Amino acid sequence: MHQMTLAEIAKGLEAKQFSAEELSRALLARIAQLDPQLNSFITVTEDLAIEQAKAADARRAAGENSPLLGAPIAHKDLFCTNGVLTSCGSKILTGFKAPYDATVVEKLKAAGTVTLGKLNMDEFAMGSANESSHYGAVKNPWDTSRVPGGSSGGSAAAVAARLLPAATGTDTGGSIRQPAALTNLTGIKPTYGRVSRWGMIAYASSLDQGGPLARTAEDCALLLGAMAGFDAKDSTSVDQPVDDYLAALAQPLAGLRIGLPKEYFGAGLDARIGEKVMAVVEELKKLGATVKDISLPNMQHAIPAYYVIAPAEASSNLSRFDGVRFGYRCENPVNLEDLYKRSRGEGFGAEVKRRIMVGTYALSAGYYDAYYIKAQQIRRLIKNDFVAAFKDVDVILGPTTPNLAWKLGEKNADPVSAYLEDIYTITANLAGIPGLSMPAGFVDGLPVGVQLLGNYFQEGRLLNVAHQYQQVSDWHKQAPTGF
Ligand SMILES: NC(=O)C[C@H](N)C(=O)O
Repeated sequence: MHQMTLAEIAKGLEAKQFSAEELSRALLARIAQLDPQLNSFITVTEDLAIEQAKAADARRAAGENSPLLGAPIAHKDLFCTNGVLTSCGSKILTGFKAPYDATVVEKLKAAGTVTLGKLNMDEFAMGSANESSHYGAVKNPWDTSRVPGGSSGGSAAAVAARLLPAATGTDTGGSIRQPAALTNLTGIKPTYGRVSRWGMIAYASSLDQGGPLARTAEDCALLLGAMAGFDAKDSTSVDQPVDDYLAALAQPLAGLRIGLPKEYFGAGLDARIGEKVMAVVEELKKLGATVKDISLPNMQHAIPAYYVIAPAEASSNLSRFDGVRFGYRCENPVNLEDLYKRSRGEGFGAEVKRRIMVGTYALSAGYYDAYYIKAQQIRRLIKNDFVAAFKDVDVILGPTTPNLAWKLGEKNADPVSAYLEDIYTITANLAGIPGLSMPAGFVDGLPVGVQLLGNYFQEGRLLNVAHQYQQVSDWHKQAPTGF
């Protein structure tokens, strides 16, 4: 049962081959048996899952038949879930049970999904390896001595290991696409504003977007359709109808114009990854696509700009964690200042502190113009590059990551080397455009991801290209040995 995709589960439930309760119990047993090897869950919500599964079965028995009714999923642990621990991978949220559901959680609940639990992640989504979690590192099921990517590393590892068919994630600089690439999954970061951020614990508010990770583009389409939409509670949510992503999947690729940015295939890219990516391009040509070489000249400035803007926003967002209202509080504070200092000092991990300090510095008087304003100007240039490119092409294609999954601990001494892993993904967040990663094969037994970038609100087109590729390839069907 655990090999089934969401689309297959929907058919099985409809045909009464099994019930949602049976399926959830089977997956919960698998999580109990296998997750100790991966550490992908922070909380398993067994009772809630059984209760929701029974309710889904009752709705089906009463004649309801929507595709996600009874579908088991889990949420990255930064989506607030009513009455369930929401940790954001941090000690500072010790014991925090959100008093409400995030909009994404609420929408997926209403669609009838069953929540199996909350998934491990880099602390406050800061990382590309899922090693900064207070709850311990997550391991990659393709090689448990390696990282699964981050920050949605728990989501990626759990779905790749067939502990569940799909999960939610968030992407500020690549946190859906990069772990999807390193674990052989399909994941999509929607256009900024497409998915509500309400109830998502904020990291960098102008960049954060929620989205799905699954094993197929079809399953991503199913989930994204349920997650997306205008939300009056998020002032950056865009009031525009949600496309029918499932209907978009079937469109033939004849006439599709693909842009290959030269900057995505230059220095720093593992040549073996480049070859896999070009093999995908050849397949897409056979399906009728045409290819054009393009340039995104400002990409080289993306990492410095991102690592000013994201920490700047984080330093402001994270000021709310003060030991007073919720989460961790230091013992026996002598006065208010001591309470703040020690609660934050003891509650935040090293990477989070590093970014709060970088962000605070970049925003301080005298430095604001030199760093923050400059970074925002670069952001505009990056956006302009994409706007110009999309005049001539429908999608931009390249590798998702420059390297394969690395060994646990390998990049810990040098944070910048981990930041560089985001080189191909962060431009989409800075510009606000959608991006998708899908499986493109294996090098030395480790998954390779190919990234598709689209113009604003072109999620349907990205899912369409990925789905059509998945009809003529079977990389996405490969499962890691032992899972
Ligand atoms: N949150 C993300 O999208 C991941 C990115 N590597 C970061 O640390 O900011």
